[in-house]
Amino acid sequence: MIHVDSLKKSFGATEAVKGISFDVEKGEIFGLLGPNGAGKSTTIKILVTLLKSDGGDAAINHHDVQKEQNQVRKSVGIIFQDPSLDDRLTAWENLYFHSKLYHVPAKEIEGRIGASLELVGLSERKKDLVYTFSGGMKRRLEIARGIIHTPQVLFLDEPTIGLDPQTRKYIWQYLVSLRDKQDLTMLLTTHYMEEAEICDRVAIMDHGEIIALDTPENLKKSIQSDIITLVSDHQEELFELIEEKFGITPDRDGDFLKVPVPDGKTFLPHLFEAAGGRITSVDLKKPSLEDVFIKLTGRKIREEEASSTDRMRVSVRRRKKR
Ligand SMILES: Nc1ncnc2c1ncn2[C@@H]1O[C@H](COP(=O)(O)OP(=O)(O)OP(=O)(O)O)[C@@H](O)[C@H]1O
Repeated sequence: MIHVDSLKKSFGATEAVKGISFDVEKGEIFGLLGPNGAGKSTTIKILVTLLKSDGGDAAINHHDVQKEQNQVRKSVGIIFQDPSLDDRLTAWENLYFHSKLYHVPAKEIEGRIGASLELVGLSERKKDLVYTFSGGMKRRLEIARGIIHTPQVLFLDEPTIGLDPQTRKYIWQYLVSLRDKQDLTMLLTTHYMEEAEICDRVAIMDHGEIIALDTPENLKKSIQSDIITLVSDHQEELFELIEEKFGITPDRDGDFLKVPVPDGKTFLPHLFEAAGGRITSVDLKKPSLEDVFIKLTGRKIREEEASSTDRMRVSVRRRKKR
């Protein structure tokens, strides 16, 4: 449904997208994960025809994004990073207006509005003005609007940015059920790890490049390091034993010994056999996608920076609401 080949885009001297390539299958939820400025939004904007690329090819549902813009626009739904609803219209009116813009046949409009409001759990609020909605409800309405013209591919740029964790979870339930019920293909950008975990496949982007692309499971497996954290009253003895018997040098971290191993589950029985009596407590941590990013780039995805952007966006939303 999505084909991207050597796609490039620069803004002056800034190379925002440096020749990326990937394909997305029908019904797949595909994530672009990366820090601020990685080039995720620029990629989406090119794919939905809002920006022209400088080179490479891209097609949605076999339609070239540069040459067949109208076909592409009919095939896609977009949930933008920043809010784009009309606050002074009701939920129903927002959806009606969008249906008209997308030439939904008049006799189908009523039915489609009803079905999409039902899908995002907003049927009861259809007559309410949007400015009375919570942030999570607005996002759900944006999702309903994004699918009302029955697109085949839904693009979501940071779909849950600035929302609390509970609301993020609900939004995700709606999105996954949408995919299951309508076989929709979705491409989303995110810098939230747990959101990337829900995707079928994830492309990790950094400085305009895709530095890894696979299922979340395989990406985590690829770094080959579960972390076993041990507490012991005989820390030094245990340290030496692990070095000698297993050839692994644990990291000392205060009262803890951290032992990186390819597969914690198979390693632990051997460790207990060798040193059981000396271990007071044990914790096994699987690597996260953040660990994968750190391993590939030596940096964190910069959560701090991202969350300050979140706060800024939320305050802009609040100002717009007034
Ligand atoms: N219209 C523009 N003019 C100039 N530079 C731009 C423009 N849009 C994006 N850029 C630059 O291109 C780079 C990639 O930006 P982009 O918005 O695609 O990143 P992103 O990964 O989506 O980050 P975020 O999560 O913050 O939206 C950044 O360096 C950004 O400053």
